[in-house]
Amino acid sequence: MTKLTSASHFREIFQSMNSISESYKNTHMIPLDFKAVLGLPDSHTWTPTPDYPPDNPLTTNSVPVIDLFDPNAISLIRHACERLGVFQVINHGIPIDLLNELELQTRRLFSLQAERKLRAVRSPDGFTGYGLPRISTFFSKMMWSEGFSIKGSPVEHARQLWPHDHTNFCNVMEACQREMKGLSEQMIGLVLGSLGLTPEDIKWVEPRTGSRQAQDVLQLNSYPVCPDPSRAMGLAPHTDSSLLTLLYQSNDTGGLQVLVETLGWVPVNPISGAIVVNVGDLMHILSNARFKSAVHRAAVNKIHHRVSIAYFHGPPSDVKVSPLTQLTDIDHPPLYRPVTWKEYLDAKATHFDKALEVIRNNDLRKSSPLSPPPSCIVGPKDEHNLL
Ligand SMILES: O=C(O)CCC(=O)C(=O)O
Ligand SMILES: [Fe+2]
Repeated sequence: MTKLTSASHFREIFQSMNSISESYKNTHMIPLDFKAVLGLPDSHTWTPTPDYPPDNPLTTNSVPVIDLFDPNAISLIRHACERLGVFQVINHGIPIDLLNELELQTRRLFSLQAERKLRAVRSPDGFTGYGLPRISTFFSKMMWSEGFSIKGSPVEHARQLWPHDHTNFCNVMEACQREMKGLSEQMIGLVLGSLGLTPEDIKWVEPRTGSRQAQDVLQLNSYPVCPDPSRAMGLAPHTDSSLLTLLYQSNDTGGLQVLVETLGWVPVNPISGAIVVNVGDLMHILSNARFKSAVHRAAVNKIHHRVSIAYFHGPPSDVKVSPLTQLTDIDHPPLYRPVTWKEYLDAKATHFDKALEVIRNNDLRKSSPLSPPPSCIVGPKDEHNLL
């Protein structure tokens, strides 16, 4: 756990937690009791897409695996961010034993009986705990998955799940938060460093010291075995709103897919010990659209219960993210208006996949949060949000 050194430090962290938590008010709906259903209910049946399953051999190895010890790592990272917005890293320094423990504790949580999981359910206006994927309210069909969100200490919800036995879970999650934070900071340095930026150039968005802390969310995802995977959706297509997302997925079970313009849906195959790095919308803004924020989704399968652990990394609550001045000039004007993470999440809660357009600097369209929402929104648009 972060050592809190003073009351004001604590207040500041608490305030920043509230500020993004407000954007994550969630649905009252609860996940299905997956163990209790035999077939795919109509509520969870999606129209199959022609590109399912994506088994085109040409696309199988499209997402690069980058060894951080490779002397060319920086240029490989830049290329991957420009072309795809996603890559995997190995030799990243997070111990494999910890990743194994993380997967074990995640499986332990999701294999609890439904009634037990519901003890830690996310409250209607809450942000942490057990519940549906955050993007659920944007779609008329339900996804074949469940999640558990952690911001700061997991102890309160863990105690509800395991009144006498939550210490292991909390220790593993907290160790993972520390390691993922370190790796996120390193990756942000490498990703922006690949465009020639120095730590000095980016210290306003990534302060390493002082009381202004980066904001982070740990999201445990579970995709139970599915009776009819081709008509189910694990996690619907979306981009992450973070600067960067780190994702650890089960070794034995693929499911993550990324949309690539020329190729369609491309699998991000699990590799033992590797971590997936996703460029988020805020990084796309910072880079003045040089880097893509990857549209991705998760498929389910008939045989294995898949889990994944996503770590969303964002700037401190008061930081306005805008295209870095080093990347803009008369020929490359800033494409986006400055936004805090909270402001961006609010735009995303209303406009979902059109949120970037809403904050785009565009003389032709005076952007306003009152612009009409996208057609896919089916729920009350002001109550929900997502990462
Ligand atoms: O489970 C996965 O592979 C994807 C998870 C994801 O995209 C998310 O949590 O935002
Ligand atoms: Fe995601």
